Amino acid sequence: MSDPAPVLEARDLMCVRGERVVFAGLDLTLKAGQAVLLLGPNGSGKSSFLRLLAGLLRPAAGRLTVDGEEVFADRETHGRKARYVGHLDAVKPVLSAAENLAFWGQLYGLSGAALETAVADALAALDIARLAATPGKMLSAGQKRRLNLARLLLAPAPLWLLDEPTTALDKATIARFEALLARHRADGGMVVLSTHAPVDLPGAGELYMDRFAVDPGTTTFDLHHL
Ligand SMILES: Nc1ncnc2c1ncn2[C@@H]1O[C@H](COP(=O)(O)OP(=O)(O)OP(=O)(O)O)[C@@H](O)[C@H]1O
Repeated sequence: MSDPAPVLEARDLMCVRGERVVFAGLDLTLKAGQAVLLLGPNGSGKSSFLRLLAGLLRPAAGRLTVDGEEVFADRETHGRKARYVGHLDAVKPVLSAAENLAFWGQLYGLSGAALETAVADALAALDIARLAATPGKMLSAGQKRRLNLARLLLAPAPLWLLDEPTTALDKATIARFEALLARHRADGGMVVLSTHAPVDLPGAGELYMDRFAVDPGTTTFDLHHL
């Protein structure tokens, strides 16, 4: 069988936040079924890189493509390929757990019976079916996290972008989530995951973000004048 083509490609990527260069010269290639762990100390740019990959931040320089298409050029198309779960839980407090998921499912293009089934299946997969009618404001930290991760399962998308996804999860749920990651990859999906805690992602690459750090004193102005 021939080697699968790269799906996600980052070339010589630079990220600027405020006036500061967070990282530069970052290269990454990911193919179907592959995963990469983003590692590095606080502030090294893991969340920033995930936001670039999600199309929420524009690269200051370099090229970032999925299936050969620039991530930032057509964010609607990119939105169908990527699911981003940030480290802050996006749970609407007055909506129930099921209504929260239905809200996201509609954004992913689901409706009617397909939406209902997808919501029920996603709640069950994260073992929170019994919380379907509970308002978001009454969920614990770990329950909110489970609800956010359930979003990944509503409608298939090849690229999962996960910012510290296991924070607040109990041991059994971490194991359940690791099994979902394995299934996603077995189906040809890709995972980019930032973490400070061990996560079982067999064969995953490791990207140490601090290797691409630029001296904190360096501004974009300085770089333009090198
Ligand atoms: N909204 C923002 N505006 C300006 N600078 C920001 C913003 N968010 C983050 N930064 C800066 O970008 C740099 C990288 O932050 P980022 O959150 O990507 O790091 P991280 O590796 O995810 O950190 P942590 O391990 O603490 O989650 C930091 O220096 C931070 O101060």
